[in-house]
Amino acid sequence: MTTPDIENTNVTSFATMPTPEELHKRLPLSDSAFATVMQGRAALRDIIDRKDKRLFVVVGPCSIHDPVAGIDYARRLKALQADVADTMLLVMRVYFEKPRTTTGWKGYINDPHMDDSFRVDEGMEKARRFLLDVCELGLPTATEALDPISPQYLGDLIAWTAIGARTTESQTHREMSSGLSTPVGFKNGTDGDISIAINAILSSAHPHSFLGINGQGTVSIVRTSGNAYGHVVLRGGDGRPNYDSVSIAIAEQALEKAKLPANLVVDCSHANSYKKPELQPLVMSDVVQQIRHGNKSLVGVMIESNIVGGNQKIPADLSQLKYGCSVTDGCIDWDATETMLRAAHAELLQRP
Ligand SMILES: O=C[C@H](O)[C@H](O)COP(=O)(O)O
Ligand SMILES: C=C(OP(=O)(O)O)C(=O)O
Repeated sequence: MTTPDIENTNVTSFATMPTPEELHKRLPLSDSAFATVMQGRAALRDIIDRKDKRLFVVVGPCSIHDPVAGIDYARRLKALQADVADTMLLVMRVYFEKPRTTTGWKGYINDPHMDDSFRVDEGMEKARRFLLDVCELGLPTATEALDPISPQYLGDLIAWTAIGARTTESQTHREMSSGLSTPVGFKNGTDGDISIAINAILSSAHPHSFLGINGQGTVSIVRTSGNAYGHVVLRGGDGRPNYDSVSIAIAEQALEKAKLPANLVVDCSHANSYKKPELQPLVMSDVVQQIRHGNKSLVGVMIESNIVGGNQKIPADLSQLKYGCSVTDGCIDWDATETMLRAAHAELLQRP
């Protein structure tokens, strides 16, 4: 007997996706991309373990919407990488999944054509292509893991993962993080609460069993061993920054109380710069000064940066899109990014 109107009453259709294995076959991990990912992850672990004194810098667009401009950005970052490599590990921010406060464009995977056609199948393939291209340039990548299935498609191309302010408290995201192959940065909540990030680190360090898919796309019980490289990302909240030395000391105390290592990353954007992208260099400079004055817990920073500064609304006529400019949060432009990173490098050469 069929039972119409009892389930999926608000679902309009199901469209089949290629499996992760099929996508991996179409776009296999090359030897050079493999080397970039493995070296990037190892360097990040070494920084977190204090075997490497450098600061890791997750820097790049708020979101990728145009792969041509994205690769143009990646080439610039790659060229800068060699000059600052003594003091900083540059990891490109390659964000494809945007958590929205209410509604809005949810990113390149969800709607790659930016026209509400929602070709997630094409978006996933384009995202994998883009990540491969960046890794083949020799730049490790960082992304926000929002959809718990996406890592099966893309996880082999990622060196660092963020769990966003809106999902750090979510059990699904903590479970997923317990199985991720990268270090994971948990943002404090949008209200500034860091306890949810600390609880996320504790939770994700443990083994979990949960529902997911395997490489063949079969619904599976995923059993994980736990992720030892969870850490807090301070992004400010409730309209207030939390990168100042007092906020850092409070975060360190909270980690100590939870018997967790003191590892902190400062997101220079979002509430830490009052969502004014041009203030990010001030935040970065403050963080670098704290390190120069002996701070030992700051291991990384995040910067939202693009070729052109600011942001733009997605126009109805996509040919009107401004090249290299964010369609989500505002960013600093390339010149400001380069100046800021070179200044931080010069300062960090003097660290104790
Ligand atoms: O960094 C990204 C945004 O701050 C986040 O996705 C929320 O965006 P929204 O408030 O514009 O939806
Ligand atoms: C969504 C983001 O940040 P947050 O989760 O801190 O709002 C982001 O970095 O793109």
